[in-house]
Amino acid sequence: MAITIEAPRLVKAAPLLKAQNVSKTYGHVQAVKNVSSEVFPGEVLGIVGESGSGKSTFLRMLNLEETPDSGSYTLDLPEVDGNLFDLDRFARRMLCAKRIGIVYQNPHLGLLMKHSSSGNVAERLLVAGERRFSVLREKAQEALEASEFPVDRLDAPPIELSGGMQQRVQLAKAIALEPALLLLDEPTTGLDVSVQALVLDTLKRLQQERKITMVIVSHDLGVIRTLADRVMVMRRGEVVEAGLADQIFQDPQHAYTQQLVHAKL
Ligand SMILES: Nc1ncnc2c1ncn2[C@@H]1O[C@H](COP(=O)(O)OP(=O)(O)OP(=O)(O)O)[C@@H](O)[C@H]1O
Repeated sequence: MAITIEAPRLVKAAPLLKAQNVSKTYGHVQAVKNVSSEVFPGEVLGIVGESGSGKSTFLRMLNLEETPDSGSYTLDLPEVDGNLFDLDRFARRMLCAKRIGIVYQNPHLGLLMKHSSSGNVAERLLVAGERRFSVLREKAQEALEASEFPVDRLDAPPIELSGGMQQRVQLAKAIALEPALLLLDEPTTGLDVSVQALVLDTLKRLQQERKITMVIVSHDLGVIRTLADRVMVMRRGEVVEAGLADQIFQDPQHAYTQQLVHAKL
């Protein structure tokens, strides 16, 4: 009897995120110059570089808060097609509310500081169209618990919380709708070192459990090393080096990356 063995198929997932030749200028400052990047589903891209290198500007464009001068950005999602930079304000807002979560370094940008913590998370669900009170409460609590926020502080407003707790509320808000893409802009910068480590642990656990696709921006190589699968190094608005995290940390090619890595060691 003849046995047929099928040749294994090479399966390569399509990138979830594709940014091509994205540029942004503010006055005379070219903040981002021709930056291209791809992020595959379940992968963490870390963007590193010194202050002013354009990391946050690029991330804000991925969050559709900022429109570039040129370039394209696509997400491989059933409900969207084409260059997302071409979407109108309403479509951008709905896409971000439903599919993209963000955690800012500054909690004032992401939270209503005087509303309850659970209310902050519920507000995101409301914007995305959920109206049932019991579902709002349940989902908000679930997201806060997953972010290791203490259940006895659900009603406390962020203004009364520590920096670490505020970041956990932002994280809960960002993951409440199980986003396709989670963007993190210096999520632990400014926190005490011990708190920073705890918040990073939570992020790592959530990423491993939920396989969330993430883009994290940090000037801190330790943070990037903890979380990222792939790394993009930016300097003066440009990508100077990109590759697998292990490769970038163990064998950096560009002089600027070498300087960053050696300064950290
Ligand atoms: N809204 C803005 N208006 C004018 N200039 C801006 C604006 N946002 C950023 N820039 C400028 O663009 C450049 C890149 O800034 P960006 O914040 O993206 O860098 P970064 O690498 O994230 O640094 P940092 O960590 O300090 O924020 C800087 O020169 C900055 O001053």
